[in-house]
Amino acid sequence: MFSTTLRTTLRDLSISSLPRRQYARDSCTRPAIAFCRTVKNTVGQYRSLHATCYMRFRPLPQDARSVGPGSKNTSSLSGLGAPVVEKEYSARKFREPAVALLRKVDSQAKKWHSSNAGRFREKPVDDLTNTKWARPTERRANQAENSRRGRDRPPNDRGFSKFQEAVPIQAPKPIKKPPVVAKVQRDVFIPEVVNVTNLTKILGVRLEMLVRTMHRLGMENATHDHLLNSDEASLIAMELDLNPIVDSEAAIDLYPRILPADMSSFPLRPPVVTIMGHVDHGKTTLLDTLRKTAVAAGEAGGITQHIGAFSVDLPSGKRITFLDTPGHAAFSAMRSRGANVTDIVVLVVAADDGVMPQTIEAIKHAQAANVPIVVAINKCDKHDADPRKAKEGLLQHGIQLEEFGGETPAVEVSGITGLGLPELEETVVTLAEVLELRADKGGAAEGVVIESQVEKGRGTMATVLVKQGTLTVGSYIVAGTTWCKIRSMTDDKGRPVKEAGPGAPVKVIGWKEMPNAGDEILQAEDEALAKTVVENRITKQQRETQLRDLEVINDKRRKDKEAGTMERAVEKAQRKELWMFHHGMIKDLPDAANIINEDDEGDTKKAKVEVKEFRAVVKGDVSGTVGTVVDCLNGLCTPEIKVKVVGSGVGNITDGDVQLAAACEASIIGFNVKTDRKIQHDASVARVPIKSYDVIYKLLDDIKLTLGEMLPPIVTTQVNGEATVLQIFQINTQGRETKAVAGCRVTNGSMTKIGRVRIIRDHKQIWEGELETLRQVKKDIMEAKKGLECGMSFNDFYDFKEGDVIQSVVTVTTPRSYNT
Ligand SMILES: Nc1nc2c(ncn2[C@@H]2O[C@H](COP(=O)(O)OP(=O)(O)OP(=O)(O)O)[C@@H](O)[C@H]2O)c(=O)[nH]1
Repeated sequence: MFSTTLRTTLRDLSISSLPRRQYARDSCTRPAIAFCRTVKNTVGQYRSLHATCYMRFRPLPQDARSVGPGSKNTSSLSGLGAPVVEKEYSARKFREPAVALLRKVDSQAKKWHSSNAGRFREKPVDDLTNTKWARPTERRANQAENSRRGRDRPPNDRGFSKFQEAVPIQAPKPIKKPPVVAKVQRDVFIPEVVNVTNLTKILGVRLEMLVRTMHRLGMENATHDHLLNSDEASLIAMELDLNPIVDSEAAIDLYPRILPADMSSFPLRPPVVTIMGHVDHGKTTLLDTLRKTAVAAGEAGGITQHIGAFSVDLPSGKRITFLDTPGHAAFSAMRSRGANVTDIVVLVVAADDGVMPQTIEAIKHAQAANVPIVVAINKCDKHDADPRKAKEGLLQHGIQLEEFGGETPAVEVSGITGLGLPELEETVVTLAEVLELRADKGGAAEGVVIESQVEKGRGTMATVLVKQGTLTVGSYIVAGTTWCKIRSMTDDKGRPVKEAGPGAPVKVIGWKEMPNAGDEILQAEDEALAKTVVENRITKQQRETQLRDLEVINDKRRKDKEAGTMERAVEKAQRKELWMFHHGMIKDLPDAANIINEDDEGDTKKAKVEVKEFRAVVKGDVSGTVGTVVDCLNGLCTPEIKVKVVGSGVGNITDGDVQLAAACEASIIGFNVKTDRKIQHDASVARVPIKSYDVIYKLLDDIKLTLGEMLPPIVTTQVNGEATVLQIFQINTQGRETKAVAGCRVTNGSMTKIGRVRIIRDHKQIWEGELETLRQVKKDIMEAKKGLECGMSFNDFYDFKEGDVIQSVVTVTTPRSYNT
């Protein structure tokens, strides 16, 4: 099936892993066409690669001879139909893209082979060795013979070989075209010069992928700081199926500096520490006690501000920055936004409680982020404290403590009494020294937004943790899609500061819009640059949103089209059945539903599963918590319930929030925010539930309860009693008519007059309804217990027989609880 040329080419290039097995000729026409198409596409790709390579690599006269006309490579590739230019370039640079291309052919061939192997009859292996490929002369002879017999094939313009034997030609089966879905290619703006790391950000791909692509294109130097010109960057973008647009203006953006591998010449910076652990194990108390030491060490009368991060100065002169957002949600929210700010995790484990589920969760988070852990065995002042048990529990979950020969330090502390806190701080500092956390104090400042909020009278402010460089009042910084000329800065003790170096948390005022927690902060040279960067980012975001919408629209159209085709097929089948019925060809008209095959029925049933939607407007005190609450709510979605956040923001609940929630039939979820009386009144008039929380676990538990209530209850039928019909009696009624009554004995449980009964015959239910009478001898009774003989008659049902089983049933409705 592969042309001899292709086979030769692959052999020349040492690619020998092509599927060698052949298929029976009569069943291979369609797969062969499909495969030819794949090869043709790949050759098309080769052509563009070739053209670009030709432009890119300058012809080298001394190498020209090595890939001259008629050489193995050029003749092989010209066999593929690729235009080989005779004055070629460096053999090495040419050969690598060619090898990569042919590898692609190889892998596609294998893929094609594996997906079709089961569908087509294979020739026995023995036959393969005997299969001969027709030489051109033989092929021409075959064609002549076929044409003489009047079964000539259409001329083969693809240049692929044929089998030696002539075979009867079958009418080609119509090839069903796959639905045409417009492929959306993303535009990317390429600057004149860009380094590898920044190109990953522009193209939105991971570094490994970019490096692989560069190697595939024969670009050997793919180090993170290697500079590429716009041509090279465009070539890479095209290889990644993107649409490169070289536009220096549109490509203007800010990027973090590329740090050298050897940082030893830079000064040490304070470590950034996050406290994690199980609920109630004392994280907040520990942070509060640490913060008090920070205040005590600061100026007299200093007030610790809640700014999301604070520094503790140790007597040794060292400093630690604690992130004041204890908990896994905040940690992973930061990470999911690409801000890996934490250097060390302090894992708090209560000595009286030991390792609990969220302790294990914290361990997993820290390990996933590759952040070292310091264990703080807390509440050691308590009489029932058992630090040893806690440590053994940690060992079971892969935390190798130093005292058991591992590498993780553990300190016994008490958040209440302050016991062991200096040791904990020293341990953190020692670990930081081992980690050699250094930063460059000079150059443009870089950092991350820890949280942001609007403060009355002061406007929008953000807590920023500086990572590199030094932030100064009056400088311009960009975060996400907003910028700021720093009007003023205050440290964690509320003192105004003029500059902040690496590891320092500061509150920055002067933002145009509120930045989001986790946004990267980069300093711009001037206002014009900051504005351009922000404008470019907004345009890029809008374009990406449009593309996403386009994809959704395309997808919907394709699905609608498929659904339309399906409906039309069913209609056609129904019309055909009707016609056959009218012409006496079939006796009964089948049920329309039967025309749909089983698979389709399954789909219909699946589609009928009603998905409920819980909508929410989230308001929080700081952007960090809003982000966390939104992430947590989104994580509650199940196949039956969708949680949709229709709006979110920082600040108290406003009239606008109530209106939005009313319009979307949503609930308002407030976290650490206030709701004034008027808003509460408006919300109750508009029937908008407002739920306020200050603990994330309570919020989640409560929302889970609400979601559980939205689920349809489980309805089950419970059998309370069983009786067997022993004899049928005919009794006279008042109107002198006779009526059949079942004489029964209760064999299980009890039969009640009120409620439903069903009659079972030969293990099948034949009737379900209500009892008309339940009597013992002549007395009406309400209940007949096990062993009792009684007479029963049923509402409008007389077709019972001796031996029938009568069951007394009740329907039990059990409310559902939320379960992921
Ligand atoms: N005896 C004693 N009690 C402590 C200690 N640390 C915390 N507690 C108590 O433990 C309870 C929970 O402490 P928190 O600091 O709120 O615990 P947490 O881990 O922050 O809890 P969440 O914020 O709900 O996750 C409080 O009643 C504290 O007073 C300690 O070292 N010794």
